[in-house]
Amino acid sequence: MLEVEVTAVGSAGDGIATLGDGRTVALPFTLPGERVTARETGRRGEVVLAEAEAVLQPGPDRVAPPCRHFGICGGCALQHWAEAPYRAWKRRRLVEALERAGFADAPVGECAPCPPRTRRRADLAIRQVADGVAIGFHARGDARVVDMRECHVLHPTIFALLEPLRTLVAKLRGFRREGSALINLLDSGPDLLLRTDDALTPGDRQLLAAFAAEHGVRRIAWAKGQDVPEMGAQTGTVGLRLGDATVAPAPGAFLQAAPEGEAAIVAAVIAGLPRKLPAKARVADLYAGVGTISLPLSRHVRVEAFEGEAAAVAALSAGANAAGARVTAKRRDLARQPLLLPELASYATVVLDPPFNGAAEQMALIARSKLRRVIYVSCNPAALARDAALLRKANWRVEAATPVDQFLWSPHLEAVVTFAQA
Ligand SMILES: C[S@@+](CC[C@H](N)C(=O)[O-])C[C@H]1O[C@@H](n2cnc3c(N)ncnc32)[C@H](O)[C@@H]1O
Repeated sequence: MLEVEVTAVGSAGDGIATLGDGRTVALPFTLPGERVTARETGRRGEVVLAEAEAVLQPGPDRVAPPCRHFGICGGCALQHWAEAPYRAWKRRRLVEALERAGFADAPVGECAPCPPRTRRRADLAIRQVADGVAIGFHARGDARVVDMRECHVLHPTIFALLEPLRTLVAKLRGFRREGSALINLLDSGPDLLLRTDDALTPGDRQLLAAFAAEHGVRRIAWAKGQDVPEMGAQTGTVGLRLGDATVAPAPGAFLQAAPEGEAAIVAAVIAGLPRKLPAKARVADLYAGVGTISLPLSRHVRVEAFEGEAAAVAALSAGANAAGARVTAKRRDLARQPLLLPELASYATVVLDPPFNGAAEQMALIARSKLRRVIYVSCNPAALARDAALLRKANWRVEAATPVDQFLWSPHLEAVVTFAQA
C-alpha cells in the first residue's frame, strides 16, 4: 500500500504523484492537492500504475461526478474535477504540446467548451449478457460493455434510442453475442450503422424497418462484423447542413463529435485566414471528410478539398455542387501522395485536419514549402507536437492557438493552431 500526495494530472487524465524513490505514479480519479492511499496495479514503462483505495484528504477542486457509471465507464475520466481547473488543464495540454515542438510562449487562447449532452456521434458496443442485451461504451481498461442507464455526454436524442435498441437487438436472429451501433445525429435525425455477428433473416429486416419508422431513424445500415455495410432500412433522405450546403454522409461517416466543437473549430480556422485574400485565391483543405471545414470556408474563399475516403468525397462533391458552393473535392491518399511543393505553392493557405496519428509525410513537405500560412486542426496533442516540430525547425511561428474541449470529461483535446512563416 502506498500513501502519496498528488501534485498534477497527467496526459491520460490520471493524478500524478512522485514516490520517495523518485518514481512517478499514476492514480486514476485523483486530483492535485489530494493525499491518498493506493494499491500498485502495474507498470507503464517507467510509470507505476496504482488505484486509489482511500482519499485521506480531498483536494479543493473535487466535485461530485454527475453520472452513476463514472469510474467504471471508459467514456469519462474527469467528471470529479471542478470546471475551471479542468478547463485550465485542457488548455495547458496544448501549451505543453507546442512547448514540446519548440514553440515556447505560443499565444494559446482559452479552451472553447462543449456543454454536457451535446455529443452527436457515438460508437457503442453491444453484448449479450446474462439478463439481456447491454449497450454502451466499453468499461475503463477492459472489453466489458457498460450497460448505460444514463449518460451526460451523449445528446438526449441518441441516448433515447438505447432502450428501444436493446429491445430490438434482443429480438434479432442475426445477433448472437456481440455487435455495435454507430449513431450519427444528423439534421435529418439519428443515422444508425448496426453491426451484428450473424446474417439478418427476412424477419430481422422487418424488425429494422419497423424500428426505423417508429423511432424517426431515416436510415439503418447493417453489416455482419466488419463487412461493408448494406442498407437495412430507409424511410427517407438523410442530410447535414454544412455552410450553405446540405450533405448526405455515408453511414458511420466521420463527423466532429459535437456541434459546439465544430463551430469553434470552423471559427478558429476562418480567423486564421490571411486578412487579404485576392479574388482568385484558393485554399486547400486536406483530410476534408464530408466538408465540415471546406463548406463554411467556401463562403470566404475558393476551396480545393482532398480526402482519402471515396464516400466522403462523393458526399462533399454532391452537396457542394447542389448548393453552388466554391468547393472542388478530390480523392487522394495524402500519406502516399502528399501535395508536392509546386502544388502547395499554388494555395494562399493550407488547412489540414489529419487523423489521430497526424500528417508526418505531408507536414515534411509543408515545412519546406513557400506557403506563408498553415492552419492545423488536431485531435491528438502528441501528433500535433511531432508535426509542429517540423515547422519549428523551418523557422515558422505560432500566430494563434485555440484549444477546444470537444470530448468533455475525457483526456482528449481538439485544437486549432495557425502557423505563419516567421
Ligand atoms: C479528423 S477527420 C477530419 C475530417 C473533416 N476535416 C471534418 O472536420 O469532418 C480525418 C479525415 O482524414 C481522412 N484520412 C485519413 N487518412 C487519410 C489519408 N491517408 N489521406 C487522405 N485522407 C485521409 C479520413 O477519412 C477523415 O475524413
